[in-house]
Amino acid sequence: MYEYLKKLSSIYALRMFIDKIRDSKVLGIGTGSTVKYFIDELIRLGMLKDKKVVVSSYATHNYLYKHGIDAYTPINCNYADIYVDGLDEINANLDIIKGRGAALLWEKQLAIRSKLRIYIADYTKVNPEQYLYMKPVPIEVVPNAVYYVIEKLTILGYKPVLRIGKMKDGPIITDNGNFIIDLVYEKIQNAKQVDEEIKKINGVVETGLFPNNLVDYVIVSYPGNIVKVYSRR
Ligand SMILES: O=C[C@H](O)[C@H](O)[C@H](O)COP(=O)(O)O
Repeated sequence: MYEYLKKLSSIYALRMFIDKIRDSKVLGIGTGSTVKYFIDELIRLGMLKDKKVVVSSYATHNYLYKHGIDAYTPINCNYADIYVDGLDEINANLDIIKGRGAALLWEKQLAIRSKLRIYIADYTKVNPEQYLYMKPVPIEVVPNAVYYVIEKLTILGYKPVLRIGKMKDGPIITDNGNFIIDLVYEKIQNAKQVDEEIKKINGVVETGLFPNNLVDYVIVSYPGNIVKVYSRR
């Protein structure tokens, strides 16, 4: 579904930033079905040669490995020139929710460590309101704190749901050996504040809230071959 739109925003982003991407020494690449089109195009154009590629998940590492590219992970990459990734929801304030694929921790590490952050999406991810409301917020939690964190989040007025594996019994396990709690809520008005509030709970490793200070450009595709670029710059 919407595959052509995912491809459209990916190819548009690559064309828009092609010089910067070509000149970059360290390129961060995210996770998910949208960014795969971006990777395919990079490979097709031979743009991953002579470049350090750092990935936000073992899923993307594996995808690149299958294409003969041995990527780095955040452990041996303290910064990136550019980071490109998909997203799950974006509001009018350019705050983002990520982490449907449970890759949010490395994704946020790469977003923090990158000089230029570019996100690609199709229009179904766009929320025109100032607040967030469409998608649950994934939260990575150390396993032995899971019920403590669930209790604390419930007291704060959220509805936390432990994410269960589909091809595995029990909770899903992240690339870091942790669990994911999906946070159901009514509205998030201030993404930065909520992110900070949740991270104060002992046992929480990271949240999938990417406040707009981690967002430079968002490339969104719409039906009819329309692409819109949103930016804080
Ligand atoms: O953990 C997963 C990531 O945050 C993805 O980048 C996000 O879920 C978007 O994925 P997709 O492009 O498959 O919708």
